[in-house]
Amino acid sequence: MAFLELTNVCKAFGGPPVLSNVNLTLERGEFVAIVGYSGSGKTTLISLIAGLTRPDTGTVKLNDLEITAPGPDRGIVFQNYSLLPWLTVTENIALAVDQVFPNHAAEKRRHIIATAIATVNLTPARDKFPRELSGGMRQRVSVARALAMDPQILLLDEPLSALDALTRATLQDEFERIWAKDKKTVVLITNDVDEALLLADRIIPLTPGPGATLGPSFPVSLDRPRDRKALNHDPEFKRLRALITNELLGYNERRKATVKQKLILPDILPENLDLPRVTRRPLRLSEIKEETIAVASSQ
Ligand SMILES: Nc1ncnc2c1ncn2[C@@H]1O[C@H](COP(=O)(O)OP(=O)(O)OP(=O)(O)O)[C@@H](O)[C@H]1O
Repeated sequence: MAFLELTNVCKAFGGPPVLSNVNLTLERGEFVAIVGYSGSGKTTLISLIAGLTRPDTGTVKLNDLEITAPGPDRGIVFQNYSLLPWLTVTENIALAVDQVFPNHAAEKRRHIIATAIATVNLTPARDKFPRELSGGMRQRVSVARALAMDPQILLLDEPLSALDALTRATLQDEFERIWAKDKKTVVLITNDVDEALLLADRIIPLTPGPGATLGPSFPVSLDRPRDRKALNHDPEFKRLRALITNELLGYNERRKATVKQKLILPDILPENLDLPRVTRRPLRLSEIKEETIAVASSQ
């Protein structure tokens, strides 16, 4: 039995389907990255796993139980931090911990919060407000909040895409370290193939929408911990990067090739460019009505 299982999942929002027949199985402890173009349906997919939205058809199961609503067994980190600005780092995390572990003694809850903050190297900033933190630090708070709930699975929805390249690289290394320590099951959504190769055990491309679905899995057997500098010269890294990038580019080519509708533009040629242009005074409303009636009655 798979730990996380999506079976024939389809989802639309009143228009053409965003996702069609998505099938995915994940083992416990696996780190899977889903890569895809912007707007292909990646957030929709993670929202279905988070229980924030329900599939139209098909099922999403965690530990063989159907996911019907959000729950503390799934920790989510979004791109936009989603911290409460009037609470400090500690208070933001405490809010989640108090909700998930209401029966824990206060001392135990304080320990959970302090450990989560230390895990993301934010102890010196624990009493700061979000506005006093950099983007990277805010995202660390979101990660600490998700980790503090001790979820069974971490859902990371493009958590680093709003950050500059250097901060992004630092946080990627932190994700790798945190994952190596806890071996949590992780689904990472990203549009960065290099990031996926640095972090994941398996990479799955999402085809472009409408009707996006998951492509073939690419297992990543690169040794851990992965050193980004060394990886750039690793033949297996280069092979996988080329393979996955080509798969994604191929989707785009096929999508272009399937646009069949050809627009026929009106073929209008002027009869005489030397004639003076006749411009007409704009009609008044009463005149428009009169013209409309005259045209209708003449037909
Ligand atoms: N609640 C909603 N109501 C209507 N349409 C939606 C809703 N959520 C998503 N969509 C549509 O579904 C499609 C996929 O959106 P989604 O946010 O899942 O893509 P994405 O791959 O995460 O994009 P990005 O990488 O730009 O964040 C888009 O066309 C979007 O407009």
